[in-house]
Amino acid sequence: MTAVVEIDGLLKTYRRRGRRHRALAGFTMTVEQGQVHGFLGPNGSGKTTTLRALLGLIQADGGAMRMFGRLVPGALPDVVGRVGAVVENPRFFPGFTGRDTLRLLADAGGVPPGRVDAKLELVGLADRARDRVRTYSLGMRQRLAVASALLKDPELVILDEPANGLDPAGIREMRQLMRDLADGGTTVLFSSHLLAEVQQVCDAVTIIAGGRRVAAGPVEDVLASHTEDAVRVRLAAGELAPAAQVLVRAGATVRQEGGHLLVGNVQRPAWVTYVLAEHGLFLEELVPAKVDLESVFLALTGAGPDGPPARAAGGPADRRAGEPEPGSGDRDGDAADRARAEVDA
Ligand SMILES: Nc1ncnc2c1ncn2[C@@H]1O[C@H](COP(=O)(O)OP(=O)(O)OP(=O)(O)O)[C@@H](O)[C@H]1O
Repeated sequence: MTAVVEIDGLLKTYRRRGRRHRALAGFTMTVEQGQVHGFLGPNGSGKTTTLRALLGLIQADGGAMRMFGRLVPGALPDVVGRVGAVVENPRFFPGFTGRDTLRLLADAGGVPPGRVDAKLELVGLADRARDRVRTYSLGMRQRLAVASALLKDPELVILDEPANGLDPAGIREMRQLMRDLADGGTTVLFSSHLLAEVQQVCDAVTIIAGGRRVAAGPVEDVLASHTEDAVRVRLAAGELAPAAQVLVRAGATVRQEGGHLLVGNVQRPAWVTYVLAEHGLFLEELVPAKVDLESVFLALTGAGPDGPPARAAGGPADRRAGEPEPGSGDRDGDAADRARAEVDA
């Protein structure tokens, strides 16, 4: 396979009101040709910073980036014609129609005008093409931006949160569009926090947290490497919240799903029984959980897509004396250590 995007050890520190904030701490990512590649991470983890650096919109402090094998940003003028991107918030003339907007961009980019209607059709805007952009919803502007990125039939499409502002039907269409592009040979790299969508559409993912890569690979591999880790636990309704607290304090990751808990970072299911029983909580059912990307994401980043970190401070110091390490008696390190160790931070 040929790598279309290679990022190695990317560093970026912002200065905010006289203070330094490290956004990327040696981030690494490889996107293979023809993939739909999902770039996942909680808010503020460094996704947009990475994409902006890749496209030369900001300057990184260190590391190396290549597109189509060429070092960027130096070689950007040579490769930019092969890349379509929507990274900044799309801004259009509100008084222009969607079609006029694309015609103008096509003209400026030396693209045959005949392509405009095909792209509008592709993103599902054909029947609004004659309406002014000021009448478009956020989702429609998003689609217009994607259409503009596709005008030059790029080999690589980079989209920052393309599902933003789209309704569920729009998200499905965007997913199908990305799939169709990849099936036609275009490489698609997109960032998202809509994990279920990512899982359905991606060939491969890179997960970022705190400016570092915490997992990467084909979706099945990333899921498989965590499959043994999670169990689904059912308790009496009134005991779910205390049980979640106890398990989080002991180093597990916990998410409540209806009447049960999805407990991650568990190598031995017996550990869950032990920890709960120690606190006078007795489970009614414990089954291995079918792990989805969302639980992997939660375990690796400590954050749900829409919520605060689910893991408590949770290090060994927070554990009661005599309590085993999460998952087994012979594990070293807490959940965060484990997440770090098993990948490549
Ligand atoms: N121009 C800037 N000046 C200062 N800090 C910034 C700037 N841009 C981003 N940051 C900070 O850098 C970190 C990474 O931000 P970035 O936008 O790359 O994250 P993200 O993963 O894209 O987040 P989101 O999913 O919320 O868009 C955050 O802590 C953010 O506050």
